[in-house]
This record gives sequence, structure tokens and C-alpha cells, in this order.
Amino acid sequence: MAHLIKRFATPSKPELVVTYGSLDADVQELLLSAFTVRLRAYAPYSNFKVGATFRGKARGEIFSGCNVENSCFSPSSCAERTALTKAISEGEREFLAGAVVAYQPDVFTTPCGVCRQFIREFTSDNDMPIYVAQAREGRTAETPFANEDPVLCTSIFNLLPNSFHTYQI
Ligand SMILES: O=c1ccn([C@H]2C[C@H](O)[C@@H](CO)O2)c(=O)[nH]1
Ligand SMILES: [Zn+2]
Repeated sequence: MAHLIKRFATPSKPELVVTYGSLDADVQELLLSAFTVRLRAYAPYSNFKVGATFRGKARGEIFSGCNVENSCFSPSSCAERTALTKAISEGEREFLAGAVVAYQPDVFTTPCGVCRQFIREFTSDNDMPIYVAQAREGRTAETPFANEDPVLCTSIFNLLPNSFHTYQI
């Protein structure tokens, strides 16, 4: 019976909070792009701006997206889905890592349930690291992060364990 749970989405690593300065340059770059694209968020209804990025496996290219709201609310897209939809439509289907940048003073902003499932669709059995940072007040595109800023290092299998997934055989 063990084979039935063998492909269950179990995290490759536990969640960890580290400092921005301790991260590899490619992860810092992913977070910087998320900070920058967040500035383009169309969020007149919630006033809550989010930026998300995913690094494609094929060429190491960064795909970025912001949240795009609508006066009718339901048609809104989160930043994570904007970024992934852009990537898929450009031909990328595999990703090395993702990043999310938003600002709530006392909590990391992690992807919503819909986005977790959306990200899971494009994740291999090996999990996908997701880095979450705050766009702190007063920070600008010139200096988005300080070395001592906290970054949550999580992954889609931490965020969405034992997720629904169909395997194309
Ligand atoms: O991880 C998240 C959480 C929220 N939002 C958006 C949806 C909506 O536009 C606004 C407030 O929920 O933030 C995202 O883009 N990503
Ligand atoms: Zn979402």
C-alpha cells in the first residue's frame, strides 16, 4: 500500500527564517524583481500591493507579476498567478524557485490557497522553494532590502502538503 502515498507532496526542507544578506545572489535577485514588479500592482480596491517572481528552469529567466484587481472583485488576479500565467504563455513550464513580496508589519504574506494550488500545478516531485519578504515602509527601488531583513524560506510542499495533483503518464 505504501506506493499510494509515495508521490505525496512532502517538503524537501523545513521552513526557515534567514536574513536577506545571507541568501545566494540568485535568490536576492528573485526578491529584488518581486519588489520592483510590486510597484506596478493595480490594487485600487484593496490598496494591498503584491509582487511575485518565478525563475524558469530552461534559461534561468525571471518571470514577474503583480496583483491586478477589478471593480467586480472576482476577476482579480493575484501576483503569483499573473507571474506564472506570463511564464506559461512564454513557453516556460518548469521553475527553480519563486518569491513573494508584500507588506504587512507583523506577518509574512504567503500565497493564498488558490495560488498555492496554481503553483503546485507547475511543481515537480522535488518541491519548489518559495522566498517571502516584506516591502518595508520607506524602502525604494534603489534600496529595497537591507542585509538584516528577515526572509521566510518555505516551499510549495510546506505551504500545500499532500496536495491534489494529476500525473500525466
Ligand atoms: O499572496 C497574495 C495575497 C494577496 N494578493 C492580492 C489579492 C488582492 O489583489 C490583494 C488583497 O488580497 O492582494 C496577492 O496578489 N498575493
Ligand atoms: Zn493568490
